[in-house]
Amino acid sequence: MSSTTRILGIEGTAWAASAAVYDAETDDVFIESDAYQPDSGGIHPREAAEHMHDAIPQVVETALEHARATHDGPADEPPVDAVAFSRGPGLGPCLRIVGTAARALSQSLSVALVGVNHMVAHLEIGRHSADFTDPVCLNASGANAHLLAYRNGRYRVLGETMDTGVGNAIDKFTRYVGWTHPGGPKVEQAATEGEYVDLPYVVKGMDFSFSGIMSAAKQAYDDGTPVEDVCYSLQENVFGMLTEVSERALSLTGSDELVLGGGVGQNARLREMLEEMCDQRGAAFCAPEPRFLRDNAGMIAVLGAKMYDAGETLALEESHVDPNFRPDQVPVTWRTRREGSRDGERGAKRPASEEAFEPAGGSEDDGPVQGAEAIVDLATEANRVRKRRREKSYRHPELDARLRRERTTLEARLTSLARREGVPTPVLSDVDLLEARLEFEYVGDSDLRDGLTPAAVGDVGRHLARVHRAGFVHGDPTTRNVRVTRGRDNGRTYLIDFGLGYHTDHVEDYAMDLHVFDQSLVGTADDPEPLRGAVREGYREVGEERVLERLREIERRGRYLGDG
Ligand SMILES: C[C@@H](O)[C@H](NC(=O)OP(=O)(O)OC[C@H]1O[C@@H](n2cnc3c(N)ncnc32)[C@H](O)[C@@H]1O)C(=O)O
Ligand SMILES: Nc1ncnc2c1ncn2[C@@H]1O[C@H](COP(=O)(O)OP(=O)(O)OP(=O)(O)O)[C@@H](O)[C@H]1O
Ligand SMILES: [Fe+2]
Repeated sequence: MSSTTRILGIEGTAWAASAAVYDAETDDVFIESDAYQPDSGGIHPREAAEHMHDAIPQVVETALEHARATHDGPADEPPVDAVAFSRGPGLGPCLRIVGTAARALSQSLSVALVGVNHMVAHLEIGRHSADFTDPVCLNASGANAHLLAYRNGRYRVLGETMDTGVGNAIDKFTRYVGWTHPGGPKVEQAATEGEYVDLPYVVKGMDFSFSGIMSAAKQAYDDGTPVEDVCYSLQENVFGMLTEVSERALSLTGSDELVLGGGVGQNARLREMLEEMCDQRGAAFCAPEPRFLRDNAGMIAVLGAKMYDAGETLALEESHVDPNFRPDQVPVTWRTRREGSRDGERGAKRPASEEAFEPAGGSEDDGPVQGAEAIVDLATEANRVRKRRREKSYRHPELDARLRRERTTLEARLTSLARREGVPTPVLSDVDLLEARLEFEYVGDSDLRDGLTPAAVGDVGRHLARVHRAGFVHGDPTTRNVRVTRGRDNGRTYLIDFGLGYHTDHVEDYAMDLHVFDQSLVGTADDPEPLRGAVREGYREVGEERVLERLREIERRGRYLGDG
C-alpha cells in the first residue's frame, strides 16, 4: 500500500450527514458530521433526504478545508487522491444525494471515485482499529444486524436478523413508550435502574429475530411492568442473543478475533458481554472508538483508501447507488495474502480457562473440545463423550439457568426422537439436568466441516427432511454439528447437538433450518455451490417441496429493512 494515500469520504445512508479525510501516512481521521434529529417518531426518509440535501455541502466543505490545510504538496495538486462515498445499503433518497455530491466533487477535483459498502466499512474500521488479521465481525447497527467473516474473497454473512435491525427494534419500543429518537441511549440509561423479567429469546443457529421479544416487551409495558425493568431485560436478552451468535461464529470459523461495528455498539452493556465472552474463550475483542461505531464518514474514507490502493475505482457511469447493497456482494480485493482466510488451520480450540479438562492420556484429538455452548470431553471410557453446557457469565444468571436447562432437556429428547425417525444420532447414556450434562455415544471420525462431500451433505438434507416430517427442527444444523464416518458403513452421517431444536409445524421453521445449514456451508466450504445443490436434492427425496420453495423465498427476501 502506498503510504501517502489521502481520501475524502462521504456518508449519508440514513441520519448522519458526514464527511471525513483520511491520511494513510499519519493514520489521522478527521470527521465532520451533522445529525438528523426527527421532531417526532422515527426516521422519515423524506425528511432525512432533506437533511442530507442541506447538510452534505457544509460537511464536505469543512472536510475539504481540512484536506487543503493539511496538504503539503504543490498548490495546484488536488488535496486528496480520491473521493469515497457510501453506495448503500441505506435509504434511497439519501443515497442519491450523497452519490450526486461525490460524483460532482470527484469531477471538480479531477480525482477518482470509490464506491463503498457501508456495512463492509463498519467491519473494516474495526479490523483497522484493532490491527486484527481475520476477525469475525458483529455488525450491530440501526437498520442491520449480522455476523460477517471473510472467506474466499468475500465477507460472508454467517448469520443475520430475520426481521428488523437491532437498533430499529429498540427504537420501535422507545417510540411506543413515547421517548424521542434515537431510543438506544435512553434504554441504556433506564436499564441501570431495572430488574430482570422474563422475555423471549430467539436464536436459530447464527440467525436471530427480534419481533417476538419486542411484542412481549410492549405487552409487559402495557401490563404495568416498570419500564426500567423492561429496558433492562430487553438489553439482557437482545445483547445476550448477539453475544451467543458471535460466539457460535467464532466456534464455527475457528477465529479468535471479534470486532464490533455499528451504532448499537456504543452500548456499554453489549460491549461488556462481548468482551467477557471473548475473554472466556481466549479470543481477542475490539470495539472501535464511538465516533467510528455510529454512522460516520471516517470509516468510509479508511476503507476507501484500502480500495483505492487496490485499484477499486468507479467510472461515473457505473457509480449508481444501491439501497439493498449486501456486504457479500462486494469482491474483497484489498486484503493482502497474509490476511487471507485461515483455511486448514481450523480445529476446535482448547478451552482457555482452568475449568478445562486435561486430555486423558490420549492424543490431542481426543481431549476436550470447546464448542460455542459446551465443553465436550471426548476422552471418556467406553467410547462415550460427556457434554456440559457451561455457565455463561455474560448472561443474566436467571436467563442462563433457563437456557441451559431447556436446551439440555431438548437435546436429550430430540436426539432420541430423531433416531427413532431413522436419523443416525449418538445414543444417549446419561442425563444430569442440574449440571446441564449429557453423556453420549462417540460417533463419526470427523466433523462434517473437515470432510465436506456432496454425499455427506446430501445425507444431511435427507436427515433434516425426516426430522421435519416428524414435526420438529434441529435448530442449529451446521457443518460442526454433523459427524461423518469415512469409508466405514458407506460413510455414515450423524446429526448431533439438537439443543436449539423445537417442535413446530411451520414451514417457515423447516425452511429456516435448511437456510442455517446453507449459511454454514457458505461460511466453511471452499466451493459451496455443488454442496448446496446436494443438500436440496437429498431433502427433496424425503421431504416436502413446499419447504424448498419457502427456502427460496427466504433467500429472496431483501435484507435491508428500513425504519418502518
Ligand atoms: C444503513 C445505515 O444507514 C444504518 N445506519 C444506522 O443504523 O446508524 P448507526 O449509527 O449504525 O446506528 C444507529 C442506532 O444505534 C442505536 N444506538 C445509539 N446509541 C446506542 C446505545 N447507547 N445503546 C443502544 N443503541 C444505541 C440507535 O438507537 C440507532 O438505532 C446501518 O448501518 O444499519
Ligand atoms: N457424540 C459425539 N461424538 C463425537 N464427537 C462429538 C460428539 N458430540 C460432540 N462431539 C464433538 O464436539 C464438538 C462440540 O459439540 P457440540 O456441537 O455438541 O457442542 P456445542 O458447544 O453445542 O457446540 P456449538 O454450539 O458450537 O455447535 C462437535 O463439533 C464434535 O466435534
Ligand atoms: Fe451504519
